[in-house]
Amino acid sequence: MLRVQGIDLSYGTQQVLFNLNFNLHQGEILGFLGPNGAGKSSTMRILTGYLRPSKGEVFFLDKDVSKNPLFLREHLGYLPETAPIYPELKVEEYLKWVAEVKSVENINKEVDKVIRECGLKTVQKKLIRYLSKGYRQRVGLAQALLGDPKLIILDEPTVGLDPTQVREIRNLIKELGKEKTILLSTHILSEVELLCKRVIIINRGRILADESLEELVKKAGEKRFILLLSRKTDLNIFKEEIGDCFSLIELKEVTDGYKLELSQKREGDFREKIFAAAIKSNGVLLELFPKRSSLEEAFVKLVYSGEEQ
Ligand SMILES: Nc1ncnc2c1ncn2[C@@H]1O[C@H](COP(=O)(O)OP(=O)(O)OP(=O)(O)O)[C@@H](O)[C@H]1O
Repeated sequence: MLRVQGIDLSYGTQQVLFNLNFNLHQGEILGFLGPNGAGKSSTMRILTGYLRPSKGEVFFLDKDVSKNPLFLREHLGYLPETAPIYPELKVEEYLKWVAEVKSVENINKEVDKVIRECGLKTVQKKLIRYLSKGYRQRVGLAQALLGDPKLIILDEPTVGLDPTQVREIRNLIKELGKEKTILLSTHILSEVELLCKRVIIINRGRILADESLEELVKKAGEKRFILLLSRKTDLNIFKEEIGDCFSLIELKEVTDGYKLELSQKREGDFREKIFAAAIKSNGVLLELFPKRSSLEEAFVKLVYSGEEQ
């Protein structure tokens, strides 16, 4: 649906984006992640046609956006970090005004539809200034949805909301994702884990990773295991037996024995070593399972190793 090819961007003499290349496929929610100042908002401004890149092209449904800016805008719903919402208007009035600006046909019907989709029925006659932050964000989403856009770009949609509001907005995004293509920029890694199958990580204007969440976590995370050993285990012998393949990350005494977290030192499958070591140390291995490394670990690892170079 969206193809980004060789994008560079400079503000004056400072180059902030370097040769960005990625695709956004129809029907996916793509997570766009990066630390502060990485270049997320600048990229979004280019994708939404608010900024022109210094180099490179963006294609929307195979049409060059710089040559057909209106074509993209007709099919785009954009929720910027702070949505331009007018507090002195009532929700319904505001949405009707946006619909007019967007040249939406059948304004009343379309406004009713987004009010329903975004759960705004109970506040549609209220002045926006009296709405809670969560409801204002819903209004922001509703304006992005007007005109039935094919592509929705959301810039940090849950920032500053309380936990209940965050959950509501996430559920709404999840629902929208069943029909729409969504690019979701956020700092919140758990949000990406909940909503997205694919992730792009950007830092200092360069893409560090573009892959499925599963692949990213698998690649970046070292192999770790959690195990439970019976109380009679001689831990010194156990540590010595596994020492060439694993390092001990954590050891805790729990009610039914010892809980350990091990990190594997080199490639291979050494689980048998753990079983054998338990027997040699006069213990019983009660539990053994791999620890799934989280997106957070993958993110920190990628961004941090990038900083070192
Ligand atoms: N209008 C501007 N003029 C000059 N420099 C800018 C401008 N906007 C952004 N920058 C710089 O471009 C770089 C990328 O900023 P950008 O806002 O795109 O990052 P971001 O990933 O969205 O950050 P954040 O998560 O903090 O919003 C930063 O170094 C920033 O200082």
